[in-house]
Amino acid sequence: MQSPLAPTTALGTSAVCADPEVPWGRHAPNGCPALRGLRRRLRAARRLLSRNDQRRHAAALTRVLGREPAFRCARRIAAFWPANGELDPRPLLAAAARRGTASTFLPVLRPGRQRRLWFVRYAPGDALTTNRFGIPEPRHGRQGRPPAWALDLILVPLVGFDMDCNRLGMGGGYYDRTLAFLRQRRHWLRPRLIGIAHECQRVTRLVPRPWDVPLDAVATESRIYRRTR
Ligand SMILES: Nc1nc2c(c(=O)[nH]1)N(C=O)[C@@H](CNc1ccc(C(=O)N[C@@H](CCC(=O)O)C(=O)O)cc1)CN2
Ligand SMILES: Nc1ncnc2c1ncn2[C@@H]1O[C@H](COP(=O)(O)OP(=O)(O)OP(=O)(O)O)[C@@H](O)[C@H]1O
Repeated sequence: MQSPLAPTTALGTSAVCADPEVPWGRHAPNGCPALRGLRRRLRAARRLLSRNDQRRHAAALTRVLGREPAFRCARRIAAFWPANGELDPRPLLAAAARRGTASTFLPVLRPGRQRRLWFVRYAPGDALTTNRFGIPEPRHGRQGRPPAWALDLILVPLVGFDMDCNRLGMGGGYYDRTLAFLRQRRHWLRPRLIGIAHECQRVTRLVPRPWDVPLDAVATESRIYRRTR
């Protein structure tokens, strides 16, 4: 029997982020109240961080991930425009752009109902428009839109994570659908997938669901968690 969240001992999580005991068997349907509640609490927790905390965390993330070979060697890096208290990866993107050897990309919702993403070229200062969730995204044409497999590194937004790098997202399935091709492969070198989150988004345990594409690592303001299995 699997449950999406193991019963919690609140190991290492702050009280505001502690996950609840969840009684389902197998994996949880997205609409289930406990999963909705967990997403709501984790989103509220990151929104409670002050501007100063946000700035400190973004600077710390830039230091933590900035020395990581997966970041330093990447030539095509996708990140995201932060929303709802997400940890801001833009200073990191700016550092990559300054390096002169990397091009940077942001996710854009593909038109239609398929709930997939494009990664569109974006350099600091480029024009943006707002998508249907109110998140800024680059204007796009056919150019500057490489397939996801041609990226070296994707910094993935998330709502919650655990020490094994399991990810709970916004519930749209956008990243899992876009990156589903990776599940056909046993090992892959690129794109590397690194989740980005504040420490307060860590929960004791998330049980992955069949469609989840595993992250290689999660980077926070204080450390990098690496997938070991
Ligand atoms: N900054 C950032 N950009 C991102 C993501 C993200 O998580 N963070 N995404 C990650 O996939 C994609 C957008 N996915 C999203 C999925 C659901 C909702 C959302 O607000 N859902 C509402 C329900 C509203 C509705 O369905 O119309 C909700 O949860 O209340 C937002 C973004 C692409 N861009
Ligand atoms: N590869 C896929 N093919 C078809 N449906 C999928 C695929 N991946 C995910 N889904 C569906 O998308 C829905 C949302 O998935 P999930 O809750 O894992 O999203 P999420 O990772 O939290 O969202 P996001 O990537 O938008 O942050 C689920 O109902 C799931 O069945």
